[in-house]
Amino acid sequence: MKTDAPIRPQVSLRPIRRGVEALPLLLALLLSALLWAAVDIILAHEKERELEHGYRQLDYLRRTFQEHSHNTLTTADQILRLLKAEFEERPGTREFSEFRRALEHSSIFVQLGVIGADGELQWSNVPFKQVNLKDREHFQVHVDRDSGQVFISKPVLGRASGKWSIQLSRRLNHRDGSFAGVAVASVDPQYLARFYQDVGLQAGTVLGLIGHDRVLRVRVTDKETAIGQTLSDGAPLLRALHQGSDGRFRAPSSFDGTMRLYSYGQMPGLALSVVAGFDEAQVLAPYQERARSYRRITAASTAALLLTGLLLWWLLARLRQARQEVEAAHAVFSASPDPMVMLQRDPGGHFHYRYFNPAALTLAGRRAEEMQHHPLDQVLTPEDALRRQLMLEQTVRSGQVQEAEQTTTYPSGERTVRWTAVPVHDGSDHISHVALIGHDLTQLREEQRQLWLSDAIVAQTHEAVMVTDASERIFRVNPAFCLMTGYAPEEVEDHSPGLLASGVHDAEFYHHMHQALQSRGFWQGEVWQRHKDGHLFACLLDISTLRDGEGRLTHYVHVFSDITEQKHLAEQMEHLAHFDGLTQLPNRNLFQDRVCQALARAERNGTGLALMFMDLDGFKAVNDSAGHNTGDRLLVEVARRITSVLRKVDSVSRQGGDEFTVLLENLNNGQGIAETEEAARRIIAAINEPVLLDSRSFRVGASIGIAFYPADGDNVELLMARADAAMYQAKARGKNRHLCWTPELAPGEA
Ligand SMILES: Nc1nc2c(ncn2[C@@H]2O[C@H](COP(=O)(O)OP(=O)(O)OP(=O)(O)O)[C@@H](O)[C@H]2O)c(=O)[nH]1
Repeated sequence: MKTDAPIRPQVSLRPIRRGVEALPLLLALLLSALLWAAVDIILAHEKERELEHGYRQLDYLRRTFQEHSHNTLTTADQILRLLKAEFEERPGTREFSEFRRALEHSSIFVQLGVIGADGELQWSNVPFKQVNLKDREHFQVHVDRDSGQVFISKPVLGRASGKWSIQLSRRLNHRDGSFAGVAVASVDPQYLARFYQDVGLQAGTVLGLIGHDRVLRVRVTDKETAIGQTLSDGAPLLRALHQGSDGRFRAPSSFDGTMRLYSYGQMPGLALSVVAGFDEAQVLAPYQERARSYRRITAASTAALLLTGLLLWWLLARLRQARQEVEAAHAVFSASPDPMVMLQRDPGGHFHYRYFNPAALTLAGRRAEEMQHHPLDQVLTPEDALRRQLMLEQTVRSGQVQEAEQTTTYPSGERTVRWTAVPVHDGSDHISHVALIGHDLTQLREEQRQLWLSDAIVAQTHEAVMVTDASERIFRVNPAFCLMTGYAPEEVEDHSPGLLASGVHDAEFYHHMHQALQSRGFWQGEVWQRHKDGHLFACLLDISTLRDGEGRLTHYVHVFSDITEQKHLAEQMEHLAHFDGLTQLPNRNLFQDRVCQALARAERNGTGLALMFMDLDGFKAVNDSAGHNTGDRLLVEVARRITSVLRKVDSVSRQGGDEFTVLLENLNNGQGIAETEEAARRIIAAINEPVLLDSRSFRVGASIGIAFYPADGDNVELLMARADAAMYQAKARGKNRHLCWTPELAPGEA
């Protein structure tokens, strides 16, 4: 069945391109990388902000410390200036009691004193022992010249006070400007630090006051206060001071190795700089905390993204695999020679064609648009649609696979199809579709019908049928075979046909039979077979070979009929045609054949032969007196007697009625006549003997005419005619005698 439009698959699938499934993962990786980059940028910015914030606080602290230190030191210097003024305005004064009183409760000053030009401590606000300070730097710097500047010394351990102090000193002059000594104020460096220690510095914070001589006047941390430490040449602070009077830098501490942020600045008017430092780790601690949070969140987001990517990858891979499986199933669906249909069930319980393969369209003889979404009764006849509906309903009701063979009328004709209905669930218990898979049995059923017919014919036929396989083992026989051979099917199955061999035919016979089968594919002939009970019977046997589609010989089919009866009948007919039914002697025809053959032989061999024509004398009287049957019996006896007195090689025949003929062969030319006449006499004598029939004696005679070859003729007609003529002459001459033909008898031939 051809459809008008080309048949297209009812489901079309767009293939998923290879590698697409990796895209979500790649996207997730890219997003993760971008996220991390963004977080890094944000964190870097936050770090900058945090550092800037730290530096600002540091600047503030440094300026505060600087201000405090500067105030302290300038206060001390002012006291020194006052003392210097007092000393120089009132030379010789050795008591500065107002200074002593003023400084009585000062926590800044360790000591205020005046050192004479000889270096001896002349006055101090605190009790002191006589001590010479000539060697001290804060004394020495003023001896040679008056700089007019206050000198701030490195921290020294006071010889008088026994305390660490920084010496601020100014030169004292006589009125003439010559060196008169040095006013010195010892400031407690702890004073500079104490306030910050009392307030409490943040861990890791450092404050320092450093002279241009690289010596730290004081260094305060949250834990301790150090005095008099000297910075090494390569110290970062020195490098920074070298570059500018104030600024910021970041470096590991020369003392404890801690990485710090530093702010430094020059103390105005003093050869001192102030530095403040924060432990970078402390400054960045909030940032680090936030950074950890950000990174934790980013890591979690990355993990979520990657997991999502992996999940999508897995899902897409599964989808591709499922797609491939669907495509494979679809290829099978499309290429299947069996019709496949998916019917959708509507809420009303009616079924509509949803999907179908080309084979289904071919079967229905419809175009796709004539089936798609159409109900059953628009595609099938009402009766067929109803039967199909019932089958589908049964499938839905039972939830089980149903099978049914249905003969349906399609536009192309009736088709017998075995349908398998499979319920299809919609993901729940509800059966939304039913798949129908068909197998067209029309041809099979027709073949089965033909086979059944063939079987019936074979079973009914009167001819025996025997089928053997290629190895000539019997596997099928019909009832006629059993009847003909006496064997039951199970007695011959798996046996060789040789069990029917009669032994009549030699190996050559069977060899020719096989040759004919191999070359022509069939053989026909008469065969003698052996019945199960042992008797032989003749068959007309037809053997045909069967071959499969590839030409391989698969079977031999033997069909044979029992022709024993026919053979006997033919033999009888043959006999009747050539022999006399009463006496069983050859009849006229056979005798004439034999004479012809004998003439040919005689001619070849140069021998002679004699032909006798004999008619009984007085036979009619037997018939008349004793009846025809008795006459028959007498004729039989006469025939026996004639035969008995002749040689085996001589031929005797009955021509009909009471006429007989005799053929004598191989006669010597010299003695042929005598031999023949002697034979004629023996015949007559034998016939003359009385015949006892039913207790009655009968006597008949015989008149015999003889013709010789080659003397009297060279053909059967002539010889017969002349022998007959001689026989008539013998009758005429008194009967019961023989007479040879002579030319004188010729006029009688006419
Ligand atoms: N019983 C019997 N008689 C036959 C048969 N055929 C012919 N006859 C009879 O044989 C007889 C032959 O006749 P004839 O030859 O004239 O009788 P015949 O008595 O021998 O006479 P002649 O030949 O003159 O001696 C006839 O009576 C035929 O009816 C036969 O098959 N059986």
